[in-house]
Amino acid sequence: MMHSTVVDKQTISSIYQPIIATTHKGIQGHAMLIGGSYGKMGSICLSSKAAIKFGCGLVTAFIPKCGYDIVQIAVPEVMVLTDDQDSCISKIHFDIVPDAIGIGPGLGQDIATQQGLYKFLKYNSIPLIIDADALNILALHSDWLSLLPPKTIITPHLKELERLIGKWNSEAELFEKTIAFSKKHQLIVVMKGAPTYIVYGELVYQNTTGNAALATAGSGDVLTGVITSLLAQSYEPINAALLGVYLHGLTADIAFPETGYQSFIASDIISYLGKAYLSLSQ
Ligand SMILES: NC(=O)C1=CN([C@@H]2O[C@H](COP(=O)(O)OP(=O)(O)OC[C@H]3O[C@@H](n4cnc5c(N)ncnc54)[C@H](O)[C@@H]3O)[C@@H](O)[C@H]2O)[C@@H](O)CC1
Ligand SMILES: Nc1ncnc2c1ncn2[C@@H]1O[C@H](COP(=O)(O)OP(=O)(O)O)[C@@H](O)[C@H]1O
Ligand SMILES: [Mg+2]
Repeated sequence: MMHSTVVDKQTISSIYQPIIATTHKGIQGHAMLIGGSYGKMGSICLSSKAAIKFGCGLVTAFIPKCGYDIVQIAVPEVMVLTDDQDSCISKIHFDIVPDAIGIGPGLGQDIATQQGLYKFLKYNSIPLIIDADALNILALHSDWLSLLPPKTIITPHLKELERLIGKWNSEAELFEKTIAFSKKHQLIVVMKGAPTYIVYGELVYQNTTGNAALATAGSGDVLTGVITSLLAQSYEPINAALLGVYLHGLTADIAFPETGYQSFIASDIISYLGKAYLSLSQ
């Protein structure tokens, strides 16, 4: 039987750092979200809105040109940089220095995007969260995993995880393979599901929040924004993953009496983030 540490309110209270009264946006952390493609700009709107709603001072979205108006109108608090290409990302170049980068939501897997991701990973040393199509691209080119900085956080759902580690025949084998993968590449693996587990080498944490209301498009995209925001706010990567997953799930638990399971959508996670934060001090 695999041993896991339960992540409950007590654990989270020891991780959570309240905001200091004299802070300002220049020291609250700058998160960058990279992703989006034609037809999937909603994902990056959700990620970047979640990042700003989760407390970092500045958020920049790096997207293909076709998403410029969409993101600027949907989330005016977020700054936007665009790729040279119109419908997908091809060259990830920027001259700002964010504190954390989340990459993958809605990114697509175009050949130009794959090449752009490779060049980005080769030169990047900023703390990273990798999700969705960026994970799918890494599954196609597993040798690129060596380019990830230690303690990079990856957030696969089980299908994405299978693409990375191969199939498993039992839950025990799933954890065995995920632990080995985490150790080999020095990654923090957020195994998204019901419940979500966070694996960091031999350490396995089991989240205790969340419910079936989260089984809705874009809820993982929001989680990427949440964890990127916490990483930009200087949380240790493992703490950013634990706190982010906990509060993300807690939104669905708090919302449940008002929304039920079916009418809860990814934007509601963002709407309830404030109540989730406040519940930590109650
Ligand atoms: N509004 C938007 O723009 C949205 C964009 N999205 C983007 O769309 C792209 C494709 O993502 P998808 O995740 O849909 O595609 P994937 O092909 O990666 O995953 C879908 C497959 O995985 C399976 N799956 C999902 N969760 C699972 C779980 N917990 N256990 C077992 N199997 C599971 C599904 O049954 C399906 O077969 C990503 O770039 C994503 O960020 C999605 O997040 C949806 C919303
Ligand atoms: N039945 C469920 N119970 C608890 N959490 C769930 C459930 N279904 C999905 N989730 C959570 O919702 C999120 C889904 O992420 P993901 O599949 O990447 O969505 P998307 O790609 O559409 O944004 C994960 O955080 C996952 O743990
Ligand atoms: Mg996803």
